Amino acid sequence: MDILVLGAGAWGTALAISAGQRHRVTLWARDAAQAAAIAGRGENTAYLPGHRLPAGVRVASRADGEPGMLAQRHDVVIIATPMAGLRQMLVSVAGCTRPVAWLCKGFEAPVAQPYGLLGHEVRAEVAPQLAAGALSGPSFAQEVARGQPTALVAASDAAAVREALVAAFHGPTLRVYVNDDLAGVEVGGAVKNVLAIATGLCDGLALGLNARAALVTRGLAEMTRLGVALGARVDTFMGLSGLGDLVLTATGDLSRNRRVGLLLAEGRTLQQAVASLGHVAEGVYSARTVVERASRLGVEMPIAAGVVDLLDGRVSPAQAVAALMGRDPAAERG
Ligand SMILES: NC(=O)C1=CN([C@@H]2O[C@H](COP(=O)(O)OP(=O)(O)OC[C@H]3O[C@@H](n4cnc5c(N)ncnc54)[C@H](O)[C@@H]3O)[C@@H](O)[C@H]2O)C=CC1
Ligand SMILES: O=C(CO)COP(=O)(O)O
Repeated sequence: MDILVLGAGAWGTALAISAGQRHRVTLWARDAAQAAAIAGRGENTAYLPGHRLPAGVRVASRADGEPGMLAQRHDVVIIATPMAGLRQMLVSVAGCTRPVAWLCKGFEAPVAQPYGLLGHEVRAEVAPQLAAGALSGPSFAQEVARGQPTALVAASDAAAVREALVAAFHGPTLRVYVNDDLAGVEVGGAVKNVLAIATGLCDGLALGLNARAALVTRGLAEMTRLGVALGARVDTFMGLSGLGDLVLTATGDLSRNRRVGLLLAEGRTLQQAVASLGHVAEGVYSARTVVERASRLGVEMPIAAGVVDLLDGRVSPAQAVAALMGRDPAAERG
């Protein structure tokens, strides 16, 4: 199988390494110098150091062709940019007849509306005819690159896309489940990043394991409420892209979003925290849209709202915690 991975950050590179053991993979970097460095060293030292590319992976850049032209020469196309690059990439491959899937987890920054869109909503605007979906689930790039056991979910309303993603990535150490609830899978991936900032903050302030468990559980309820209001199925949130990815990101120190919360708790500014990562932390850019869309739908999301107040500098870490704990007693509901 011929797989095109558009974007050579940590996650695109890790999946290229995994699939490259069995398939021919083209790993495309937008920057020709970055592509040359990866090809020269046989390793993506900027984004995923310490992991060699297998012989099945070929590195490419604009010099080898634009994404739209290359897409048509491959069996499946993976968009591995952050949310900020998704719209442009979808426009580039809009004419492609191959299955396309994105890896990014979040809401796009607002473009035409006062709030941002999920990946499938961006696709509906710019490439409605594309057979497309998302590959999501609990998966730190470094562990996938090392071949440690991981389970993903291939989500699309098109069976051909789900099947292509299984054929491309399912293997001895990577299980790929399928789900036709694309909206649910995307909401899980977007909201867990915001919640991981909250648990990073909680752990950075040494509030204890009880507090973290409460944040994860009540955060899952928030995620589910927003997802259902956006047309998703409840059971999706109990799966890999919901509970699974929430547990991983909220508790795993490899998470960049969790790291933002830890750094804010140490007293760093948001700018300092983001700059020190060297990678994207999508929760920082999606949090406001999560709260904006929830509010338009009449969905209560107090934890996400607390994260936004913190990111916007309206409250200190201690005040964000106090606001959550100071809420009126309530019935436990989903
Ligand atoms: N790293 C991980 O373990 C996982 C990441 N993800 C998601 O995958 C997406 C990408 O994450 P990473 O690869 O980790 O990010 P990263 O920060 O390691 O790399 C981002 C890559 O995208 C490129 N890029 C940035 N903006 C772009 C644009 N506008 N157009 C084209 N290319 C652009 C950068 O040059 C870089 O190569 C994010 O949405 C993230 O939430 C999902 C699962 C796991
Ligand atoms: O999505 C991820 C794991 O599934 C990666 O999370 P971070 O972006 O917080 O590192």
